[in-house]
Amino acid sequence: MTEPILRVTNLRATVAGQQVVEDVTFDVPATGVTAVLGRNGVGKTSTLKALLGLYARTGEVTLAGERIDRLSTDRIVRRGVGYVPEDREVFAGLTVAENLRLAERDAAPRRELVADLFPDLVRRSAQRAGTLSGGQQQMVSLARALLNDNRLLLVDEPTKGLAPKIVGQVATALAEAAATAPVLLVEQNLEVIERLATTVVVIDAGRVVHTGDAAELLDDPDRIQRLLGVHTSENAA
Ligand SMILES: Nc1ncnc2c1ncn2[C@@H]1O[C@H](COP(=O)(O)OP(=O)(O)OP(=O)(O)O)[C@@H](O)[C@H]1O
Repeated sequence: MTEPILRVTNLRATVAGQQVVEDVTFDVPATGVTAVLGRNGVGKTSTLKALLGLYARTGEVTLAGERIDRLSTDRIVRRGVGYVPEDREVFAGLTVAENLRLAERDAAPRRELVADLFPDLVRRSAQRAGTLSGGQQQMVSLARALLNDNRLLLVDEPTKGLAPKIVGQVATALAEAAATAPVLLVEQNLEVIERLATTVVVIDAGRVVHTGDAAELLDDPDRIQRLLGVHTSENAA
């Protein structure tokens, strides 16, 4: 088995004086999508931010075998960790083209790849990002990360608040993103997880309470109910 791209061991992080990541240990395989699941407020977003060094943290984190837990955020990003934050966070007053240009980190940004993946954004390059739909803004956010050659992509709740049809489009874009780099995806939508994820990590109260094969978890409604508090029949709509 190949070495995991990311290895997280006993990660703890404090946010506003509160311990929100208590003890998080998991691996992200070198290919595919690893989904982070859990009820609201259990520390999924904080885990991603702690990995990026945006929150004070302790524990051991290795990226392709090298320690990154003592590095500053800019160094972690320059080692090839892309981040697509929750709530999209586009520059609303700037055009699509300007949003993309500002995200170019590498000497040779992958403009052609991004143009191929997101033809709609090419058509809308002169449109102000704040006037795009939620789904289109999510595409801008993903496109910004994909312009650079990532060793790992961290993507936080990309389908949150989107209409079902748009969720499908975002999932397609994510599948294409996952073909370029392994993805660590925080996601609540079980259909998206079923479509994309190979591995799952379930967090509860700042701790990992389950890791394993995504299909295996999705085949076990009782366990989903116990871990996530959701009935799969309700999610199958
Ligand atoms: N800046 C902050 N100040 C105070 N508390 C915070 C801050 N950021 C997060 N928290 C708290 O830390 C806990 C974990 O939040 P986090 O956003 O990581 O959870 P989450 O699992 O991503 O939740 P959700 O699924 O609702 O986005 C929550 O109780 C939250 O209220």
